[in-house]
Amino acid sequence: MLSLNKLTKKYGQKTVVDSLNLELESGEILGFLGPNGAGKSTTMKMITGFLLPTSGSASINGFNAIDSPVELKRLIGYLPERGPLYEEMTILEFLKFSGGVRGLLKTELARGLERVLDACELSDVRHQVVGTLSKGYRQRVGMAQAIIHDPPCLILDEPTDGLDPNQKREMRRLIAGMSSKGIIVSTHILEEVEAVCNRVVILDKGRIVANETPESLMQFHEKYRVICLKANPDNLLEIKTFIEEKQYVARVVTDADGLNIYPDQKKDIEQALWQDLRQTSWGIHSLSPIVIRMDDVFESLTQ
Ligand SMILES: Nc1ncnc2c1ncn2[C@@H]1O[C@H](COP(=O)(O)OP(=O)(O)OP(=O)(O)O)[C@@H](O)[C@H]1O
Repeated sequence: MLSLNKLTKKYGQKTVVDSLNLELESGEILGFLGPNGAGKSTTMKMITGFLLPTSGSASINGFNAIDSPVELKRLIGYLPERGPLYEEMTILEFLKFSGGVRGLLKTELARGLERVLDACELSDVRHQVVGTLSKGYRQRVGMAQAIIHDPPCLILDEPTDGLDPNQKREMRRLIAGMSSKGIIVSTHILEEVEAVCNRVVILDKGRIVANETPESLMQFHEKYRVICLKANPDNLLEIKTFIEEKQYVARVVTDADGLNIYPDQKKDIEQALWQDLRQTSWGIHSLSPIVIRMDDVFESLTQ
């Protein structure tokens, strides 16, 4: 559906988005991660036609911002990082305006309004002036304008930024509920990616450094599938020698917790280890894979 082809943005000599290639299909919720200044917002602005690329292209179902801006606007919903909302309008007026800009006719607009007021829980405050809204409600209005025309593709730039924990949860539920669309959501919150995304792209200095499912992202970590073994300290040396001889083991490192057993070629060796250790009498206390957190992987890829 969405296709980025060598998408590039330069400011003077500085390349801030560097030849990105990326495909997004319906049903995918793609978490777009990266440190500050990695180029996430710039990429999103180019996808949505708010910024022109220096070279390369971004298109949805073959339509791009230069040749087919009207078609593109119909296919895409965009929640910008600091969305311009018309402060003096009521929510209803603003959403009517947003629907009109997207070319919705009267009946489509009426249907769209009811749908988004309901989905974004804005029905009760529809007559409130935008300028008087709290941050959480402003973000809901931003989301409502992005989906008023029920587009197949959504680009959401830090949708939960500045929201309190309850509002964050609500926003994530809303995003997860639109999972039939193709969605790109940028965030700095890694739990958010684990909660709603089925793919993760990590951008660093304008380049993609990972494009994976959240689970397979873990394999980038040095301790992926490393097993921690705890046993009577008096036996650790003997156990270490025994394990080091196994073909499926790359190396064994002693630390304060016990032994860290690194598998050969990052394979899953837990079962094989249990099998071999069951025949011994060293009194193993526990054998468990080391838990890897996504923020550790993120740090190792973007340092
Ligand atoms: N108009 C501009 N002129 C010059 N440089 C710019 C301009 N807009 C953005 N940049 C630079 O482009 C780089 C990428 O910025 P961008 O806002 O896309 O990053 P980001 O990944 O969204 O960051 P953040 O997570 O902080 O929002 C940054 O170094 C930024 O300073």
